[in-house]
Amino acid sequence: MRETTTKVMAGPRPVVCSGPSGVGKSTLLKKLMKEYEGVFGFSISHTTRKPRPGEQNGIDYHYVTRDVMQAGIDNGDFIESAEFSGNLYGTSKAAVQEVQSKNLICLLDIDMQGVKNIKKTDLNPMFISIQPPSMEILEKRLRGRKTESEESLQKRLQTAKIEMEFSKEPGAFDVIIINDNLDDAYAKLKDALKEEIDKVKKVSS
Ligand SMILES: Nc1ncnc2c1ncn2[C@@H]1O[C@H](COP(=O)(O)OP(=O)(O)OP(=O)(O)O)[C@@H](O)[C@H]1O
Ligand SMILES: Nc1nc2c(ncn2[C@@H]2O[C@H](COP(=O)(O)O)[C@@H](O)[C@H]2O)c(=O)[nH]1
Repeated sequence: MRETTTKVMAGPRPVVCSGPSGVGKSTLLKKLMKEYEGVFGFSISHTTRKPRPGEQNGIDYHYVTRDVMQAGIDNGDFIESAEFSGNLYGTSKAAVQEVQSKNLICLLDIDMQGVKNIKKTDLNPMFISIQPPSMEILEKRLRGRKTESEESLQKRLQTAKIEMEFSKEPGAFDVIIINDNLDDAYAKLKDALKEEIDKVKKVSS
């Protein structure tokens, strides 16, 4: 495998959002991008999982086959990649560079393995953990989303327990936000990012 260092571009500090599947990461990040158009840009990951109804190729993810994705990984095209619940996911160097070239704050929505691997790179993002109020509520949200088979749901809940343990490790995350009431969690997220948001707004005004 080729080395996976990224060319760091000068500009706003990227933000990594992680947390158990179903906790509400996409919901929060979509709100952020809607309110702050021209400030944030989403790093569009690659995945081998099939698109869900309503998801669009090149917007939610780049949907690829395992062969294509593995070839990209072997070629050193990815900053990080991970197997999650039976599928491959990964952040390409191009996805991050695409956002950074526009001087936007690059938002990454990645799992715990991605967090660990990004820490080994020179990307230097802020790490934010989004957490559920309880495992019962997490399960309710994941079931309510109606996107997972029972098998996938159980796998995701098992992984969630490991992710919650990891988040307790000292220094794993810079900020921890409990997503209980959505508006409160969103306000906390905005507060954590205020400094970076103000910097980008100042440059672009
Ligand atoms: N604070 C909240 N209260 C109630 N429901 C919520 C809250 N936040 C998100 N949800 C709902 O929970 C479900 C899961 O949210 P979402 O898809 O954003 O999770 P996710 O963390 O991005 O999951 P994944 O990692 O699997 O992509 C969605 O149906 C969403 O509408
Ligand atoms: N390590 C990475 N994890 C990623 C990436 N893109 C998404 N994810 C994580 O996968 C799970 C499942 O996502 P879903 O869309 O199938 O529900 C979730 O925890 C995401 O954060 C990535 O590029 N690298």
